[in-house]
Amino acid sequence: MGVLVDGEWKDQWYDTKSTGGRFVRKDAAFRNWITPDGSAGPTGVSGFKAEAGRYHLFVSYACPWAHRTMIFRKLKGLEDLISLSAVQPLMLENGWEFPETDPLTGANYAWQIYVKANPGHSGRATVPILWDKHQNTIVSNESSEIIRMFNSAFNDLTGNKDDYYPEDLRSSIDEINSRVYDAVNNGVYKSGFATTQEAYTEAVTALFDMLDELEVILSNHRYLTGHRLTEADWRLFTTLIRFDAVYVGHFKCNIRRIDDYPNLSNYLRELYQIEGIAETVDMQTIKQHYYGSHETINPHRVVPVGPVLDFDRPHDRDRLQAAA
Ligand SMILES: N[C@@H](CCC(=O)N[C@@H](CS)C(=O)NCC(=O)O)C(=O)O
Repeated sequence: MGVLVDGEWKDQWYDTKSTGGRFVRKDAAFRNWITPDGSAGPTGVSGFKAEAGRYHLFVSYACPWAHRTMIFRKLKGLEDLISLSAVQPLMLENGWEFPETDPLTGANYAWQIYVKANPGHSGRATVPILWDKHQNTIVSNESSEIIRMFNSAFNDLTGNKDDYYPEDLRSSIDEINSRVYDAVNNGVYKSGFATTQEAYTEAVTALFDMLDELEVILSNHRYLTGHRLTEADWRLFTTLIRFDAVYVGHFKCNIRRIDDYPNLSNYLRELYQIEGIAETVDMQTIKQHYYGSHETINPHRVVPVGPVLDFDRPHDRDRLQAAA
């Protein structure tokens, strides 16, 4: 794993020394938006009009952030409009690596795409990356914004008007998102990458306090914000699906398993069983990536065989009201 410094790749692990053993995630650097007419979005510059065949998504099947964007590409019927390719499961000294030279950018490693977009770039070379084939640049490398674009920017081209960020629920979605991001999505990383007991305990405690709270919410709400399935649910889903297989063991998030929570585990299965979603989940790659890439946590890179998980088992969520 490494980082770009003024366009040069340096192989280095996260620095937690200056933050008391705490893992602190850096903000994404490319923050432009695809819009129906190419006008500027909430951040970044204009010039990224929604067009079929123009954009490409680079993902890792292991990555929960990239996973969100794959889910939205699927749910919004964008598979024929936005092409996709995946990196190899392991992220080692060269960072994310392509199985063969990427035909669009000529890159063998994800960091080379960042340098192509900005020759002097400094920062981590993360996935997802949303690439513009016309301007040969990165539109965005921030998953929370990519899913918002996918939710609406291409509606006129696809005719798919499904809305996972409906106007009337925006404030509750934003509120739950920020708490779930901090304690759960990023919380598992803060727990796993902590290098002091104090930092770990703080993160794992906040994580399970939040999961306990979500369990209560889901006891009488079908979805996080009520009876409509929204972006907030999909953002939680990509962490939950990895939890028992990876975060419990590898990241020491082991106070309870998701399987021990009746509501969270049934909710997880309901989401998994929605059409098209199972195809976005590659558990073998997920396990191989985490256990195989983080040498400081698992030096021998041995991947555990279990646990046995069956997300196709029936769920009981029909007992709660869902929007038509
Ligand atoms: N804020 C970004 C975070 C993406 C991210 O951290 N992706 C991880 C993979 S799960 C990555 O590529 N890490 C490489 C690194 O940190 O060097 C987003 O949500 O899109």
